[in-house]
Amino acid sequence: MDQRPVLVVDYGAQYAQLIARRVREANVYSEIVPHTYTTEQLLAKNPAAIILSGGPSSAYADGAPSVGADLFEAGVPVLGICYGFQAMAAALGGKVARTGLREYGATDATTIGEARSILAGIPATQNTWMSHGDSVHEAPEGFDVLASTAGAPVAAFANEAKGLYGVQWHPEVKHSAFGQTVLENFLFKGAKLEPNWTTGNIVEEQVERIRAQVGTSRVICGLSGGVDSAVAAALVQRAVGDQLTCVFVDHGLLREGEAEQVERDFVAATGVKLHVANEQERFLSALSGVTDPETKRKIIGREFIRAFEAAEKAVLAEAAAEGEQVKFLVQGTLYPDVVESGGGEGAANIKSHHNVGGLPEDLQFELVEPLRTLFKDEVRAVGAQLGLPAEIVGRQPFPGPGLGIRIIGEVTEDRLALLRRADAIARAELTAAGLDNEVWQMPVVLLADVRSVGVQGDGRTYGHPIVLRPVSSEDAMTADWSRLPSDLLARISNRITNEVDGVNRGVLDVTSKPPGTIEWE
Ligand SMILES: Nc1ncnc2c1ncn2[C@@H]1O[C@H](COP(=O)(O)OP(=O)(O)OP(=O)(O)O)[C@@H](O)[C@H]1O
Ligand SMILES: O=c1[nH]c(=O)c2[nH+]cn([C@@H]3O[C@H](COP(=O)(O)O)[C@@H](O)[C@H]3O)c2[nH]1
Ligand SMILES: NC(=O)CC[C@H](N)C(=O)O
Ligand SMILES: [Mg+2]
Repeated sequence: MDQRPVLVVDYGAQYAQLIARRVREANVYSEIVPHTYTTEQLLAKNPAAIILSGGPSSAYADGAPSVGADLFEAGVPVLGICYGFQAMAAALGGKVARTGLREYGATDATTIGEARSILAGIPATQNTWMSHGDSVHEAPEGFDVLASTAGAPVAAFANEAKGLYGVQWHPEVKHSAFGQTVLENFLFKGAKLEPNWTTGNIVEEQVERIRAQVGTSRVICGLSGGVDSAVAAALVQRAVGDQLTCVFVDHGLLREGEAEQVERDFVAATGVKLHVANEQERFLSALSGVTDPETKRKIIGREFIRAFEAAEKAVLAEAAAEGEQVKFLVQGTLYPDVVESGGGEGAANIKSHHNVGGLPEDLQFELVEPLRTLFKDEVRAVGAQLGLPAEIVGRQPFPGPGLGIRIIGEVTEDRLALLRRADAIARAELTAAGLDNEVWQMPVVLLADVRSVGVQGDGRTYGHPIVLRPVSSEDAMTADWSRLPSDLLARISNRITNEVDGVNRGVLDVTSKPPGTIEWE
């Protein structure tokens, strides 16, 4: 059963993914499309409604991305947000200009007349989250002005007869107090949709889609022990059962006990066929002498694929399918991996995730990525739906490039051994304190090229600092540093500096994301 999507047209927004997510939270299916789509291409997706996102351009500037006025005649309900609101106004003959009054952050919006339309049920003065320098000065003909702010004479409008709506503020961010109400008013009152989409629909839809894509071919799935690949594998297993073999690559950049854990938890829970590829030598020699983070990521992405290729023969033999070919590679790629790798429309490349921006060009497998439009918490819900055990579904994320991007400097065997020990101590103490569920993840980072002076056993040491980076997050797109109890931090630092040779300092990272990212490379 294919759902008609609510399309989010991305004008290079910071928050396009958040809009899609909030729509899904309202139990309506949503997908993001680039602003380069023509009206015809948009309508070809048979959308139930369309939301135009914010963006960095000015609607009246030369070359600014515009909306075809014909979109508003197609009978599909449209909500414009910020830039999308301005572009809609401009396309329909309204006036957009700079007032000189910019509004960034918390801003009061005042309802004009009675609260109605997409503002139904919202107090006369509401706190909204703004980020704009341009404003709509005059609504297009046929539009009713619903609200204004100090800097935006027209801050919300509606043309009920045509199902067209817009707001200058960002209803998708949690800081807009009634943001979700605005979105739900649009979806349920404006577009008259039913809240009938759940993560259960993802399972049905993806299983069908995977069957259609894969047919009777052989499939491998890169399995890491993490949530995303476990859920992707479980979906594919449900779709094509025996055609699937999971491949766990031990690249030597893993944490203590990880390889054993994959066997124990995942294979036991699902009975899937597993092939373990011992590829420590391949990765370590490819990384030798490399210090630049993006170069490391690209090398790791490439060697992952080479390791999957090298495993093909053994996989086919183990499945008694000699003479066949592995055509498909399943990856547990999520939406944030895609956006950060610069895959969002107009979005910057922050870092190349090994499974997206780090893939080699000569990839011979066709990719199967059933989770590519989802966020981690949605993936966890899908995993629970598929009956995966709580230890897998609730597991903290661990990046595919592993400890390779947590050693700041060259990756060597000695440094890996040192970091592995420090990481095991930190994780054991966090678990012992009963705080595993309080943190999203806690990278432990070795500053391999930094040394500082210490005194240990009355002697001078010149050792490395270990950084602890516990963070809290909802979806890894933004994060804050976790306020862990200081006695726990003290215990971790004390144990690491006592037990790990070569480390004489424990450091706590107190940076949010942004400006920092979660990992250091
Ligand atoms: N050691 C590995 N062996 C095989 N495939 C891997 C390995 N590490 C990562 N992958 C592949 O790369 C994908 C992305 O890795 P990533 O770490 O983001 O996801 P995950 O490990 O499945 O989940 P989590 O984010 O919870 O750790 C995985 O879903 C998996 O397909
Ligand atoms: O599979 C992955 N391949 C990668 O290359 C990669 N880089 C970062 N991460 C994980 O993604 C989330 C966001 O991390 P950053 O704030 O460091 O970008 C965090 O959960 C990181 O651990 C990765 N996962
Ligand atoms: N966040 C936005 O969409 C900004 C829209 C437009 N660039 C402005 O400054 O008004
Ligand atoms: Mg992982």
